[in-house]
Amino acid sequence: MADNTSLTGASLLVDALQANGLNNMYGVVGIPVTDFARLAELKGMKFYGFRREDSAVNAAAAAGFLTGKPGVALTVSAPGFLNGLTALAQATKNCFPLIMISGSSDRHVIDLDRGDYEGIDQYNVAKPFCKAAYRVDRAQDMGLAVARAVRTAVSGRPGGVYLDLPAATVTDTVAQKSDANIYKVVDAAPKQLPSDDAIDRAVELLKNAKHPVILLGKGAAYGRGEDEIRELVDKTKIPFLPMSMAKGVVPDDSPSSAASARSLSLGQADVVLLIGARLNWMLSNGEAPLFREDAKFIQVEIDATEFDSNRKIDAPLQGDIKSVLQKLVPAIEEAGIKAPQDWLDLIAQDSKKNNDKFSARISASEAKPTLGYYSAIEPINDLMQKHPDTYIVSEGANTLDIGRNLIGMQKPRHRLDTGTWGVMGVGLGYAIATAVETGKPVIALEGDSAFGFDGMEMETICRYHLPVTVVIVNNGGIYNGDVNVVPDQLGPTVLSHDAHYGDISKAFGGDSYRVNNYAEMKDALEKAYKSGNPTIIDAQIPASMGKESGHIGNLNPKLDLSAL
Ligand SMILES: Cc1ncc(Cc2csc(CCOP(=O)(O)OP(=O)(O)O)c2C)c(N)n1
Ligand SMILES: [Mg+2]
Repeated sequence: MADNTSLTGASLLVDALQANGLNNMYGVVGIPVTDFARLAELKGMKFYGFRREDSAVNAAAAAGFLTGKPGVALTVSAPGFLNGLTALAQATKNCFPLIMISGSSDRHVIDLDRGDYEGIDQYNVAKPFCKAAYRVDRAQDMGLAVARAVRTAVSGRPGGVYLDLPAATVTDTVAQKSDANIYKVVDAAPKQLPSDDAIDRAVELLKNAKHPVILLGKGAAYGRGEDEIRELVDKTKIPFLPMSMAKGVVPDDSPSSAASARSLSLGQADVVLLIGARLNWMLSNGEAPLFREDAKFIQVEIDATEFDSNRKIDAPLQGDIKSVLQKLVPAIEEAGIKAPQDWLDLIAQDSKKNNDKFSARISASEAKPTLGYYSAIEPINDLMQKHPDTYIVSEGANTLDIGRNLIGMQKPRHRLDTGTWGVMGVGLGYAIATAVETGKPVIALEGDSAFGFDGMEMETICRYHLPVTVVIVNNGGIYNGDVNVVPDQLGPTVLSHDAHYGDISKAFGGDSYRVNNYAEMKDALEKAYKSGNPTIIDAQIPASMGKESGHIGNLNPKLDLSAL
């Protein structure tokens, strides 16, 4: 490399990323970042080129969730930056750490609105949608810029950071490398421990609880609290419920799981221990009838402003999950706290009733000559029990909801899905990063509409020959494929039902299967898993299957269209 290149902003940016242990970059190149990406590869980084920026930034977000280090994404300016912005906002909402770097225009061109090629004020546009935005205008500031981006992304409540990289900075130089002051951030995410009083307050509440329950959020998975949480559950037998991306923090087949008795366990709980879970829309904002009006809440949360966001928190425990639990669990054990047996019996009874109903639904679906949601997805559950180190990514509505309940997870951070906002189009980007970061097989369980949001990334999966099996449950529509209100129009939710999505995989050298019943689905999944090849499995189900908005239809504003 020419000596002066090593003194450019571009080269110093790569040095600073590598100094902080960041070696993978997910992006879409073009003016003004193409040579920057080439330089990154020449200096030993791995660059993964995508077909669209939101998928690349989603991939970086997934990398952040899985590794605990910020994922790194790269986009071009203006339209590329804006395409990535949704994923940057989604990562911030999910509390996944990532750094999105976008090429941009020089300030003097933007500030005089002189009309640049792809020119917008990205630095200011990004601010409302991420944890912080920084702009680096001088090569000499590169060490500081990356240090701030790394620390901001992972400290406190993790999130997305935007790093604005003007074209001029890419080629700006320093006299010597030391001028850029490149260093590895010291203790980027410092431990935060709760006070002894806070611990005592929580223990006191649990001591007197008749119906305690533990609610695990994706923060418990990200915070790597599984050892402490498993010990807490094993020692106290307090029933737990995982939110979807917390599945596997404690194995779903644990006898203390109350997931099958969700309404009863939450609706009758008198003390709720929230670990890395926010009382937002996914938990009815903490309100009745999901929870008792008189329930008491203990909340383990790193961001103190989250407490009382929706209802009074009686015992706030501020700190990082692991540090809080390393103080809380021994104190609970010392107090000899155990869940009352009558409460456990009540939950076990309700779980058995619901599990029997669920099993009957699965068996009935498997026995049918055609495929349904249950018979299409149950083979994935079977495979997961045999190979628990496989990763699951999922999106859709009914496909997502049924899959969440049907697929048992044994390990933490092995399931990624649409997250807090329920965003479609995350699946393939998440699957790519999961395969890259872990080297393990990934099953992406997709609704047919969801797949359409980022289906072109199948080319990316094939190009890097990743062990990703995409199962598309095709009911020919958003939620279903046969509802339309005007006879001579297709209807807003209808998509192609007789579709051969598998041909998209074949187009790029991947494998494909089209299955119409349980046996064919089982067989295709086994073959795809064993092959390690990029694969699409088209799982055809009737267009009539699927409820509007899956399990969250209650959020739809209802109009009376019958009179029209
Ligand atoms: C970026 C974005 N745009 C639209 C939507 C709204 C939506 C929620 S779920 C969904 C797809 C449901 O159909 P699918 O076929 O995937 O699954 P199934 O129920 O089994 O038929 C859409 C379009 C969201 N959440 N995000
Ligand atoms: Mg569908």
